[in-house]
Amino acid sequence: MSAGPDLAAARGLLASLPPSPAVWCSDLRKRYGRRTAVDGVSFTVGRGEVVGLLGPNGAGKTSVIKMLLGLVRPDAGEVHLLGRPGRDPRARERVGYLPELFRYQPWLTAAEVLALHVRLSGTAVPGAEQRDRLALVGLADRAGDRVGGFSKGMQQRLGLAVALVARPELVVLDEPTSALDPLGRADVRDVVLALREEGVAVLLNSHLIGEVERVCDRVVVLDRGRVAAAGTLGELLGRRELRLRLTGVGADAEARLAAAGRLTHGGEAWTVELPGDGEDADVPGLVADLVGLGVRVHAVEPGRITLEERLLGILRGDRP
Ligand SMILES: Nc1ncnc2c1ncn2[C@@H]1O[C@H](COP(=O)(O)OP(=O)(O)OP(=O)(O)O)[C@@H](O)[C@H]1O
Repeated sequence: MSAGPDLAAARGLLASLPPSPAVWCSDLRKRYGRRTAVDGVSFTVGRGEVVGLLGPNGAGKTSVIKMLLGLVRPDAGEVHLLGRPGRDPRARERVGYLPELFRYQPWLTAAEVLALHVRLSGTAVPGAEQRDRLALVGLADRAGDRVGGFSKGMQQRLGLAVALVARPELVVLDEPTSALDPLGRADVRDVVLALREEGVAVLLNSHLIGEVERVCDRVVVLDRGRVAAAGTLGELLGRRELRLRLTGVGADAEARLAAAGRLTHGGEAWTVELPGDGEDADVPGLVADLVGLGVRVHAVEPGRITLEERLLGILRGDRP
């Protein structure tokens, strides 16, 4: 049979398509007895994207994560991980997971725990690479110590190394910093940013909103089992703005302010909505021009609503 050229053409076509998302889930539903935990949740995590899952206690975040990973059977809905149906065990081969409640074999050393998970994953990861993962989470000098003697924070760091050790393409972190001190939290932030650099997708469930705001490209907000909001930080938080306190503003100065962005003011308080994401705004140039036009500049403050303020608004049902 001469199926060769057709097959090659089909493979070529497939290879030219964009890669399937790291996570794709549609209309996930889960009830526990009479309680609805998850009520029609759909979202995606793109390859190399860092997505934060936010929401109040009991919103359904951990239930969603467990359904994605096949640890809880959904009542309805579909999951695809890295282009394979979630039911397919091969879908999970390239997924790293740090559970919310973690405990590792207390009689093993940190290095042995990693080696065990490498064997379970079926991926060949050389010893040096495993040690690198321990170093990445700050446990290089504890590799030979038994986990039973580790503090909670050290166990959570080990859990992060376990999630990362088998060269995952998707990492799911359920409250990865709950036991960590501020320095540890900063370390996890760096790890997540490094993963994104490597093109690894990350789904991050955290109550630490500042942490989510710093590392996530996109956010999915769950409330009472449903997606209450989803979008990039820019979409959810709106534009950056510049808040100024000015006196002596004449027509020329007002025109100069309006040229910098959409302008509103009340008394001495002026607000300029910066175009785009506001990163390129020439604030010193604006201030110098205003001073040149005889304006007295009492205060200049960059501003944007924080994710925390926005999240509270979403959960209270405010319109954006
Ligand atoms: N195994 C279970 N049996 C019964 N009810 C459950 C079970 N797991 C979760 N639930 C219920 O499902 C709802 C969602 O819980 P879930 O743990 O998914 O929320 P969460 O958003 O992760 O909360 P938290 O931020 O407090 O960790 C809650 O009402 C919870 O009581």
